[in-house]
Amino acid sequence: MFTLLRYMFRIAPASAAASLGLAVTSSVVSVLLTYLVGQVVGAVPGVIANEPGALTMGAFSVLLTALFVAFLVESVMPSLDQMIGLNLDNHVHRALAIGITEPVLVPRRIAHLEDPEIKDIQERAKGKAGFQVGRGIRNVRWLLSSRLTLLGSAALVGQMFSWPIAIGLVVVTLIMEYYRAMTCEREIDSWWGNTEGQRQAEYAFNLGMKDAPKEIRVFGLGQYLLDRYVAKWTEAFRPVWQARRRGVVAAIGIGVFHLAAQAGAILWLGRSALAGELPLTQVATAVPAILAVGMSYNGWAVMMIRRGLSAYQSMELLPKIIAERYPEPAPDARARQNELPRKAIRFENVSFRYPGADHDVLSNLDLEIRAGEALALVGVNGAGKSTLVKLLGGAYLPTSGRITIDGVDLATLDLEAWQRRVAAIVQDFLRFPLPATDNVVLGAVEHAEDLPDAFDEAVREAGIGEVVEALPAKWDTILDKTYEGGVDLSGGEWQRLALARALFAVHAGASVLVLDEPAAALDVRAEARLVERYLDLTSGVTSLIISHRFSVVRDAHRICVLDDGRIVESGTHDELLAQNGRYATMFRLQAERYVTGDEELEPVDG
Ligand SMILES: Nc1ncnc2c1ncn2[C@@H]1O[C@H](COP(=O)(O)OP(=O)(O)OP(=O)(O)O)[C@@H](O)[C@H]1O
Repeated sequence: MFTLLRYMFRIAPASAAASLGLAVTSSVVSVLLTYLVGQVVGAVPGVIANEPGALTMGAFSVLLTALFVAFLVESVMPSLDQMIGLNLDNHVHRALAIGITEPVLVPRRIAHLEDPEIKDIQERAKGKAGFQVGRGIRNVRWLLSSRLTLLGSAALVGQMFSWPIAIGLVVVTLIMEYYRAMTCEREIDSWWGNTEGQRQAEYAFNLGMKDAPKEIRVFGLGQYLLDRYVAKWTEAFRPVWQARRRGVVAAIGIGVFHLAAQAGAILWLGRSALAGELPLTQVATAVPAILAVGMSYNGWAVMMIRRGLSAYQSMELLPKIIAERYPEPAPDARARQNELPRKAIRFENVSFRYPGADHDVLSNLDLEIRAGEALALVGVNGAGKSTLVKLLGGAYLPTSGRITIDGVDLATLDLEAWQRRVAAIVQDFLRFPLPATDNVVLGAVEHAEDLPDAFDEAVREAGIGEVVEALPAKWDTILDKTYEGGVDLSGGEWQRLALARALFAVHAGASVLVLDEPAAALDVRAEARLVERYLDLTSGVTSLIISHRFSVVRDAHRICVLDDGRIVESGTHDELLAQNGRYATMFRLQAERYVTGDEELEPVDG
């Protein structure tokens, strides 16, 4: 409770203080009500009989009024609680969204995103099925209020009747709450043990609902996914439900024990009263006080707090484990990054193996990309071309060797600043469900408003202007059909928009342009246009283009062939054809498929 309370004060001090104040007030009022009921009942016979020493009618009226006011205050408590609770919920919602996503988004590298344990911790931090931080927090004020009412009411029992019985009742209640927390612990263990299953269930759900609606229908996978979702979900939650069932049985047992303790206390009180050992006022105060002690048992809140705490602990762990496993070296302050690269980007003896993989994708690779050069990279599927791009963008650190930018190790650069220097179309480029304009300006979001010329230039170069101008709301059209007035684009149109985004980034100051399969979805005309303009587009920047289409790469200043984890050939198109090595073989193989009838291939020397 105190851990979550501290968190509440950190994220929303005013709401937390109000919530705390309300919890204290409500328990004080509740204890006061019990006390006043006892005083009123105890005073009635004396007032009626007008006994000497008894309360006067006036004093009795004051007592009654106080009881009435306390009752009124207690009645407005739930509404106040709701108001403060809603306000607190808003803060909590916001803080949790940040707490769960920021640690994952902030690192400039991405290896942590593929770490199953980190995925699990994030999933637990998000919480579901009652294991959320927010639900725990909502119960903090109720548990706090119950605890204070318990202590206050027990003090009344002690004062009016018997301290040993009061202490006994408190101990029984606390033992019961402790036991409830223990049964909850088993649930949490089962919940944690099955996080991966829950993720798999979620994956099936997302696939069916949003990620792949077309393929799901074409392959008739709807029912399969639904069954899989239900099966995975049930499998993941079965142990939790079992633990929960055991918890409920235990709760019933505990309830009976608790009731017996209270009944015993009341019987004892009755016996003392009948024996004339206790005056009426004390009996009339102690009976509701004993009942209030009983009602202060709040096993539910204990359980929800314990569950919420488990999610909170995961949230706290998330940034720590990411920082511990994937440390980001402190940047080298000497590097003047806004000018890089002025000389060259160099891969020096670079090897790379994906975390958890059993073989190197790149091994002892050496490659120099001179500043201002348009370099092309070719190689078969799985050769490691995109991996090389990821290393260049700093998404992963090389397993060994180093990448230098003008001689400075990339690992020591301010990665955020370096990544701003790099503009890219990656193979799985993003399709933002946002207006068309945003899909371009997000290439350099800090210049979204202030570079209209760069925007026009990028749009013109990417050849996407006409397409967007024909949309219902032109550049304001949302590119997602699930929004009102939204539309979808074709694969090639999306690709041209992604090219415009990368070019906008270049015009906004990026100096390295990476085009990973920029023509994969383009039609013949659009591809020809790209090829024609390729050297223009890349003039003034250092560029790396990857494509399986040789027409796209042949004009590059230099072409490198990646095979077996290293660069095996390097030269211009003509030089490589003359070498008659891998490049020439691949080129001829592709060219042959386009030659018809009596057309001849260019002769290749050697
Ligand atoms: N995130 C990853 N984790 C583990 N292995 C990966 C990951 N991404 C790629 N690989 C593996 O690395 C190898 C190289 O992949 P990469 O995507 O770099 O190849 P590529 O040359 O770009 O291929 P393609 O021409 O098909 O795009 C492949 O064997 C692939 O299975």
